[in-house]
This record gives sequence, structure tokens and C-alpha cells, in this order.
Amino acid sequence: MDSLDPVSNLTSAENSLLNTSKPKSIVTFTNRPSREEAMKAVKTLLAWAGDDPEREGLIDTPKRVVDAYEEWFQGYQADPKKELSRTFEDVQGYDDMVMLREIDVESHCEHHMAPFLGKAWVAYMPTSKVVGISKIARVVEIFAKRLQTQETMTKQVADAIEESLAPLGVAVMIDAEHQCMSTRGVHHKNVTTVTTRFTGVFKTDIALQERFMRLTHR
Ligand SMILES: Nc1nc2c(ncn2[C@@H]2O[C@H](COP(=O)(O)OP(=O)(O)OP(=O)(O)O)[C@@H](O)[C@H]2O)c(=O)[nH]1
Ligand SMILES: [Zn+2]
Repeated sequence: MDSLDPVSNLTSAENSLLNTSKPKSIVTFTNRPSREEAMKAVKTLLAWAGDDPEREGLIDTPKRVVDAYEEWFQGYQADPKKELSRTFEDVQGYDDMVMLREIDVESHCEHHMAPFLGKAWVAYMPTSKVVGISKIARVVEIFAKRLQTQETMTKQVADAIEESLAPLGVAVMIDAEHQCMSTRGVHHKNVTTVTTRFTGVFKTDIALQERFMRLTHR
């Protein structure tokens, strides 16, 4: 199978369908279905589930679902690199890791489109260049608001920081519960999945990696 572009999460064939006037990492299909087509698809699913899409309680549901999808999948319209582009250097010689703890993760698995919910911990070891801390949380959110596997998302967050800030190293940990495992299928509740990605000094310096892991505990 065609390998996935780490930023857009699309195959190269899918990427070639992108509107070329936009940066490659902003995913805008030229052949994106219309809102009306999307609402019609929801109506089909309602009928398939066994209900009457025309009954009063469901009449506005396709609109609501499409609105919800717009919010849940808005990460396809955003560019993580743009968020990380405004860097600054005046940090008075600060030379240790910068770490954000417990960033909310609200994503959807690409297999079932079921939510997976959890937290992310993200650290980088800057050279002279740092970025506004809110931008790190925004990058997590952009990748979360796409269809994901937890592993892919973990790597994408690390890669985006690595490519934009060229730090000495990046560490990312995500801990999340997948509702496709808790509300259907195997029905195991309270199981969380932990994924990590270490680059640069966080990979080579085990003491630093352990310090990051210790800081993930409250
Ligand atoms: N590695 C990984 N697996 C995931 C993630 N999200 C969901 N899955 C798994 O994706 C797998 C899909 O397996 P399939 O056998 O194709 O689908 P399924 O028949 O619905 O599987 P069950 O969930 O076991 O009922 C399941 O094992 C899910 O638990 C993720 O982020 N990472
Ligand atoms: Zn799933």
C-alpha cells in the first residue's frame, strides 16, 4: 500500500488530489463532498440503524452530525507548521527542557471513527529557539482533530516540533482510552494505551528520558 504522508495523513495519490494553491499540509480535497451530500449520508445511516430519519426528534440530526464532524475533524483544515512558525529567542540563556503536561487529547480512531480520549505530555530541549507554549497545545489539537491511530499521532506531534524548531530533542507521551475498545468489540473499560516518541537527546540520554517520564506523574 502507498505509504502515508506524516503531516497530511494521506497517501501520495490522495495528496495529489489536493488543491495545489494551498500548502501541502493543509488537507483540502478538491473533490470534497458537499454539506448536503454529507447530511444525506447521515440520513442513510439513521435509516440503516433502524430508525425513521423523518421523525421529529431526528429531523435536524443530520445537520447536527455534520456540524459535529466539522468540529471533530477541523484538524484537516489547519497547518501545524504554521502554528510553530513564530519562534523567539530572548529567553536569557534558558537551557533546559520545556514541557507541557496533561494536554487534553480528544481524537477519533481511524478504524471505527470512535472517540479516544486522554492526555498528552510534550517536551522539547530548545537550542536558542523557543515557541509560544500554547502553540504546542494547538499542534496536539490539530493532529487530534483528524482520524488517527495513537501511534501515528504521537509521531506526528514529535515530527512537527522537530521539523519546525530543530531542537536538541523531543519527547511525546500520549495516554488515552479508546471507546472502540470500551463501548463495543472487546468491551474492556478502563484500559488505557500509552505511546511514546523520543528523539535526539531524549533518546540518547536515558537520565533525561527518565526525568521526562517522572514529570508525567503528578
Ligand atoms: N494500534 C492501534 N490500534 C487501534 C487504535 N485504535 C483502534 N485500534 C484497533 O484497531 C483494530 C482494528 O481491528 P479489526 O480486526 O480490523 O477491526 P474489528 O473487527 O472492529 O476489531 P475489534 O475492535 O477487536 O472488534 C482493533 O484491534 C482496535 O482496537 C490505535 O490508535 N492504535
Ligand atoms: Zn477504533
